[in-house]
Amino acid sequence: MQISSMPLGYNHPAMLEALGDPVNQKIIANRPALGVFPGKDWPNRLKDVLLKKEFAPPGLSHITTMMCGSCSNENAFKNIFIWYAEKQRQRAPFTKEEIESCMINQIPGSPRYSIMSFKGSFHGRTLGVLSTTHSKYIHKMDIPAFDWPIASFPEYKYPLEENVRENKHEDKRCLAEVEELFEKYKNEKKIPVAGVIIEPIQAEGGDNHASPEFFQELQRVTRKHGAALLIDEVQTGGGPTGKMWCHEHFNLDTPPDVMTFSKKMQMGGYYHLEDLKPKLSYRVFNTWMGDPGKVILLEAIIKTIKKENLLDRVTRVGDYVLKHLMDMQKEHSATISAVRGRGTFIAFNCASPEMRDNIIKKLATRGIQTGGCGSQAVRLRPALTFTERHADIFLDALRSVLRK
Ligand SMILES: Cc1ncc(COP(=O)(O)O)c(CNc2csc(C(=O)O)c2)c1O
Repeated sequence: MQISSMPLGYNHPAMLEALGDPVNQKIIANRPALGVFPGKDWPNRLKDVLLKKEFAPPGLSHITTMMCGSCSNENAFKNIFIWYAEKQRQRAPFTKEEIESCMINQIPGSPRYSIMSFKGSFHGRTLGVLSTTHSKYIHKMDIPAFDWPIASFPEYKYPLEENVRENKHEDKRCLAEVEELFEKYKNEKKIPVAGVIIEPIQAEGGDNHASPEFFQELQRVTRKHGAALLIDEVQTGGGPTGKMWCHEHFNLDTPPDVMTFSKKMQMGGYYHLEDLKPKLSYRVFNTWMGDPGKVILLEAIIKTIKKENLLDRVTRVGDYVLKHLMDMQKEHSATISAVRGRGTFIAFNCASPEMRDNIIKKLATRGIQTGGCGSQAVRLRPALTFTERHADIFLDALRSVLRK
């Protein structure tokens, strides 16, 4: 639903009621330049809504608000580069050479640092993050890119329970590649890796999952090499996997250094450790730096998630859909395979890209909106309010399409 950005469906009463409040109307009508004129209430709004303990990603107590997913990742990269440079500088002041060289995009002021990403990832289409996006060539063609390291994301065999050994081996293969790239970019290429960006489930790239163990070990390797771990929850965040944040399923040793969000949150931004906050102001800045009007909508969303127990519903309805899709997979094994998902963040593969496109088209003629991702996956991105009744409508339509 709207590329996974509609948490409560259309015209939810809680959202419309919030917009009807005259106090909120004035907030929406008078959008501030938050970086310089935040208004006295803004810190409390952040504390009461975005940093609320039961909602914020565990262990991340700082936040920088933005506008969309791309600009959140772009600016999170800047936090990471500034953090990394400050570590090298060991609190020394900027040198004259750094100041003069950065003005003409040269080292040492413009350092040759890099961000490691993964094949199949999607982190946005703006210039910096586009060097960490690797899902479709058409996103990248004709645009200059940084020579930054790109590791393999695990490619699992399904069903998972019948391929435990192979998939564990795949985790190890990919983690070994990450280690090699850290060394190569530091010692050979002289473009040290300052950060690693990864989606908890690669969405645009094909709903590619990796094990909690993979993410736990990735965090250890990243820390060992003195880099920051950025988990991109733009598409997985806000509840569709049954937890507010997908990485909560991974029981990481410690919180990620940075976690970006957007879509269902109605605004962009990133939570981060205090260490990742630049020491000087104005280093990560733009006119708006977020939008108090969107926090009004988000507040209504959070209240509704709590009041209607929507995370439990997502888990319950997601399990219901997965069970029925697994049954369908047995009956139509020549057509669909690799049924997978967390909560209602669900996907399955089709035998070919053409078949996938055909199934999406036929579902659409039955009033069912699904999406394609990767080369031959169909993905579901329903609102958090999705119930078994809605699921039955989808499942009946898919059964009739598969029987044709
Ligand atoms: C994991 C992840 N990270 C960052 C982004 C970029 O967010 P926006 O800039 O589009 O708000 C996205 C955006 N998702 C997206 C779906 S279709 C699409 C496109 O540009 O075609 C973009 C994302 O899924």
